[in-house]
Amino acid sequence: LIEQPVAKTFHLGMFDIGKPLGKGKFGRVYLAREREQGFVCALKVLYKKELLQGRVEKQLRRETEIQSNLRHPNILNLYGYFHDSKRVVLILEYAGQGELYRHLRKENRFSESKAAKYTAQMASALRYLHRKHVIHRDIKPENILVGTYGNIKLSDFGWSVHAPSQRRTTYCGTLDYLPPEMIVPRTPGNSYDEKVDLWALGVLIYEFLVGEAPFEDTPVATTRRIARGDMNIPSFVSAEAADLIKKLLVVDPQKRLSLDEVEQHPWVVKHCRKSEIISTCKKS
Ligand SMILES: CC(=O)NC[C@@H]1CCN(c2c(Cl)cnc3[nH]c(-c4cn(C)nc4C)nc23)C1
Repeated sequence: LIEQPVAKTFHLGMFDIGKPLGKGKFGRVYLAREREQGFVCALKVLYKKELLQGRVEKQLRRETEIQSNLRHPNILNLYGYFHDSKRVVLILEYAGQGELYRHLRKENRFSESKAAKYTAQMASALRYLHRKHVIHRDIKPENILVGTYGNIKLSDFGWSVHAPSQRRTTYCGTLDYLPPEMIVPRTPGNSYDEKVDLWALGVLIYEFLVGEAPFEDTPVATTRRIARGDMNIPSFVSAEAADLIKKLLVVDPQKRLSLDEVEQHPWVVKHCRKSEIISTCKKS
C-alpha cells in the first residue's frame, strides 16, 4: 500500500495496489484503486536511486511537467504525482486494453480500417501536442496503449520536448523510428522540429499494415536506409495507404504531409465511418 498523502489536486487518498501491469523503462507499473472515490488508475513507481544512476531525473521532471498539462482522449492522462524518500509515483490513467505492440504482434498486422482508425487518432493527438509546441519524439508501438474502448492512448513522454530542439541525451532505443534529420551527424545548428513526429507516424502506419518497420535491418543498414528513405511497400498494402506512407516517409522534413493533410487523406477519410467521427476519427 502507498500510505502517503498524495496529490492535492484531486484530494486523492490512499491506494490499494493491484496486479503489476508491466515495466516501463525505469519503473514498475501497477494497477491501483484510489480508496475514497474508488477510481482505477495505473501507478508508475520509480526509484530515486535508479533515476539518479540513469541520470534521468531531468527527463522525468520534463515528462511529468508536460504530460500533466495535456488533456486529450488519445493521450494517456497523468492525474498527478507524489514522492517519498525513496520513490516517485506517477498517477496515470489506466488503459484497459494494454500495450498496442502486443496487439500488433498477436495479430501480426492490422486490417486497413483498424490501421486507419488508429492513424486518425494519432494524427488528432499529435495535432493537439504540436499546437502546444510539444514534440513527442518517441512514437512507436511500444509507447502506445489502448484504452478500454479500443482507442489509442499515446504515452511515455520521457522523450518529448518543446520544439524546436537539439537533442542532448543519447538515444538508446530502436533506430527504426528515427527520421533522417536525427541520425545524420548533426551539422552545426541542425535542429529539428515537429516534423520528426510525422516521419514516425509514417513508420507506424507502415508497421500497422506490414507487421514490421520499413527500415528494419542491421543498425548500419537501417541508418543508411533511413538517410535515403529507402524502403519498399509490399503489394498487399492498398494504393491509398501506400500513398500516405510515401508522403510521410520523405527525407526532407518540410516536404512531409502536415497533420491536417493526414486527417484529410482519402485513405483515412474512407475508413473513418461518419458514425464513429466522435470517438475515433475526432477532428479535435
Ligand atoms: C507505454 C508504457 O509506458 N508501457 C509500459 C507500462 C507497462 C504498463 N503500463 C500501463 C499504463 Cl502506464 C497504463 N495503463 C495500462 N494498462 C496496462 C495493461 C492493461 N492490460 C489488460 N494489460 C496491460 C499491460 N498497462 C498499462 C505502461
